[in-house]
Amino acid sequence: MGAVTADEMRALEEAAFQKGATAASLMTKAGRRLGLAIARMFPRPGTAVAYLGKGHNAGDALVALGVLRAAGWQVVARASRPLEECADLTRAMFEALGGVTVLEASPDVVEMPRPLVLLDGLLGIGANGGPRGTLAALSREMNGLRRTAGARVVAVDLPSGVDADTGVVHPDAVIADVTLTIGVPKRGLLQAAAVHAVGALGLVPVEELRVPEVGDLALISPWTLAAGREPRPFDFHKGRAGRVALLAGSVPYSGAAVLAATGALRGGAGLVTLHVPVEAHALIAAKCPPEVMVRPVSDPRDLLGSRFDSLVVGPGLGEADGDTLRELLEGCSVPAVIDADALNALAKCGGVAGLPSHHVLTPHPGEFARLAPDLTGQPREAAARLFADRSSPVLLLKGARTLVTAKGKPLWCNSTGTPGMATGGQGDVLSGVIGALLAGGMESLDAAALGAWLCGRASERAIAAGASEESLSAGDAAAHLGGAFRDWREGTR
Ligand SMILES: NC(=O)C1=CN([C@@H]2O[C@H](COP(=O)(O)OP(=O)(O)OC[C@H]3O[C@@H](n4cnc5c(N)ncnc54)[C@H](OP(=O)(O)O)[C@@H]3O)[C@@H](O)[C@H]2O)[C@@H](O)CC1
Ligand SMILES: [K+]
Repeated sequence: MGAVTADEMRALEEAAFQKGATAASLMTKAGRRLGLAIARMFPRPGTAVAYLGKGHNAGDALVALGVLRAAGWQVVARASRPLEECADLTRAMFEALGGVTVLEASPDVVEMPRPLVLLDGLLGIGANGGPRGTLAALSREMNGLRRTAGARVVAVDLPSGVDADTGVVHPDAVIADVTLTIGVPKRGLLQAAAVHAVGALGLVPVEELRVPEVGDLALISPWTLAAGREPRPFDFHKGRAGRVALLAGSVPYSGAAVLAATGALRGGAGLVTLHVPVEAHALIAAKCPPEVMVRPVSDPRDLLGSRFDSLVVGPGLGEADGDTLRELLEGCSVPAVIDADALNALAKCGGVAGLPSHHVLTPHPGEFARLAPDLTGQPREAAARLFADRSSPVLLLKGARTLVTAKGKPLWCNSTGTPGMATGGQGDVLSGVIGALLAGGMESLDAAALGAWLCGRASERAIAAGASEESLSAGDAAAHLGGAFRDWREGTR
């Protein structure tokens, strides 16, 4: 599934009408699923305030409000104008809901049950520029409650004031924690300029909308990427789950190796062997989970004589010799994840462009700048595409909206994650998870995309389970990978 402009979205809607769908049936389905997604996101019911514009975006928010009320939430509305002036269908949804109070002033949040969730139903794809007049005032009110009263903002379809096509964020745009987009991702939501306003992204499926095949831009979500959905056959065994070999760790960076090995274990590997420098062996072996086999290695090239189904090279490796690593990676007939210090070492001696195409590079922005100094200053998306066009391996460029791409492939944008992931060790876990998916036989691009989604989702789950954005650690996130796999299979995020 690709991403669409607002005009393309309206054409899809029109085509659905031609086939017998009605605006009311689409709105009811979208709004119900929106409400269910919000209820899943917040484990205990609190208060939901729907902020209403005059178009159908507000209608979606009202249907969702009904679902939340049935799930035990206290619900109220805040309207930009008298309901009689709204679109007919939106007014009908309000009347069908019955008995919802429309607040005349900013909600008095002190006595409201928490969590406090604000639904942004001010503007959807019918928006023409940023919010004006009363809508601008309501947008500022939502942003204020988010900043100062712990409210969480869920944008319906798109945050009001974010351009659906370009991602330009207008002054007075709503800043969302989560955007739940209806039917098909809008192109603007995937632009780097919009990431801070869009937040985490979810897709609300609407089967009546005949969605386009993947184009040049796509969202990583259970509805858009087929990989990894099938359950394991009952006669599965650890040989099929696959062997992951890691070359990681050093005396100063022992924890990175342990986290990467943990990621491989929790990512589904059948066997995990961690190869570490001789002098770091005792230290790392003492910290590793008992399921991980820790082996000393004096020359990385020795690994070429071992049997494994995927390789992870780099986390915590410290200063490494790029030429030796290149020999290992060029000679490696199975896919490898190349991360952290391995990327830095390779950047110093010839780069990574010619490495085999089944390998996966996982740089953060600093490592990417060392791999491709000539692309510094380019927008992230353009830099990722240019880099992929001239390199063989798959690229996973980390960031608040992690990007995954390869030569001739679409730019896949991740939909999960939280600002809590801005902490050391998350990348190490990710490299191990991707290694495990590769060892299980997944295609390299799919493994990179799914790995990014799973790690983002595991962090979201750790926060929902009680961590905060400040307290979240990479180890907490790894402990929630199980729930993340379930969400992927069930399509419940
Ligand atoms: N597509 C689909 O398949 C489905 C779509 N669905 C939903 O419908 C949504 C689109 O609904 P929509 O077309 O009614 O537009 P929406 O954005 O709610 O309101 C626009 C109104 O706001 C006004 N206005 C515009 N700009 C403004 C501004 N800057 N500042 C202030 N006011 C402004 C403008 O009025 P005007 O100013 O022109 O008088 C206009 O009338 C879509 O996002 C999704 O949520 C689902 O229900 C089911 C499937
Ligand atoms: K909205």
